[in-house]
Amino acid sequence: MTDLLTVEGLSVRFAGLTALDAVSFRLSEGQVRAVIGPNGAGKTTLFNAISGYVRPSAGRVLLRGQDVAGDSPHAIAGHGIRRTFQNGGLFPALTVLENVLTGLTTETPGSFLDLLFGRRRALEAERAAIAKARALLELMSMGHMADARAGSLSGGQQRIVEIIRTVASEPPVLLLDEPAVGLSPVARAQMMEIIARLTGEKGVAVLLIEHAVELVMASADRILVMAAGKRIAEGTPDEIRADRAVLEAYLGHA
Ligand SMILES: Nc1ncnc2c1ncn2[C@@H]1O[C@H](COP(=O)(O)OP(=O)(O)OP(=O)(O)O)[C@@H](O)[C@H]1O
Repeated sequence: MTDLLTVEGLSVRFAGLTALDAVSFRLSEGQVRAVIGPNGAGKTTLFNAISGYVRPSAGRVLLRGQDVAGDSPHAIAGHGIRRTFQNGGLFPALTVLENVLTGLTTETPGSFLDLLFGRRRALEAERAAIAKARALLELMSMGHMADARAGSLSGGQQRIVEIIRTVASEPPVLLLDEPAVGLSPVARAQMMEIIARLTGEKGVAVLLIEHAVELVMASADRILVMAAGKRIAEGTPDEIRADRAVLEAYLGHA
């Protein structure tokens, strides 16, 4: 499998505090890697450093070999690393379909012919975007909600729509920040199904921060365990379950 994302020695310092301390890992196509660890472990800081929301003090973030560390969030999203937030902002007054459409970027016409036929092309592009957005909603079992206002959905449904919006642009790498928080068991199962489809059918590489242990164990191929900014363990769910350092980090005794 090809490595899509390689994180090497990534560090973030905030005024004397090392929130992220030389963390390294790899993520390949179609793989789910969970990042777990107690509060303050540095999980969010890791996401922020990868996606450009905080500037790393050291290290590299390679997307298909190209270092994007230190680029702006907009540039990094443009390179193909997209993320969701814990309280991701959908537009509540827009419909579900319209929200998903905001995640689809239309290409700007470039050539002379494009300028001549720009309007027709723009209409075609819009039609294609709507068809794609509807297909994605169907794929994720949300087709029946397409015309509902986003603000009228439950929290769990809104999170699913946010993920659909984020994946609409077909990013190779998706960073999901606690996608299951506050979800009912049924919605959690649906979320796991969605993650499995994205990786299995679309080859998306997923980095997942998640506290719900059963979701992590069932959906992750590999797990990175952090504590106090450092990587303390790395392995498959079975290896992590049996790891002493992990138990100690969680139970708080040596
Ligand atoms: N902008 C900031 N300025 C100063 N310190 C920060 C900043 N952001 C995070 N920190 C600190 O960095 C450390 C790691 O925080 P981070 O939010 O990454 O942990 P986390 O693993 O995501 O925790 P949680 O599970 O509670 O979300 C904490 O000690 C936190 O207080």
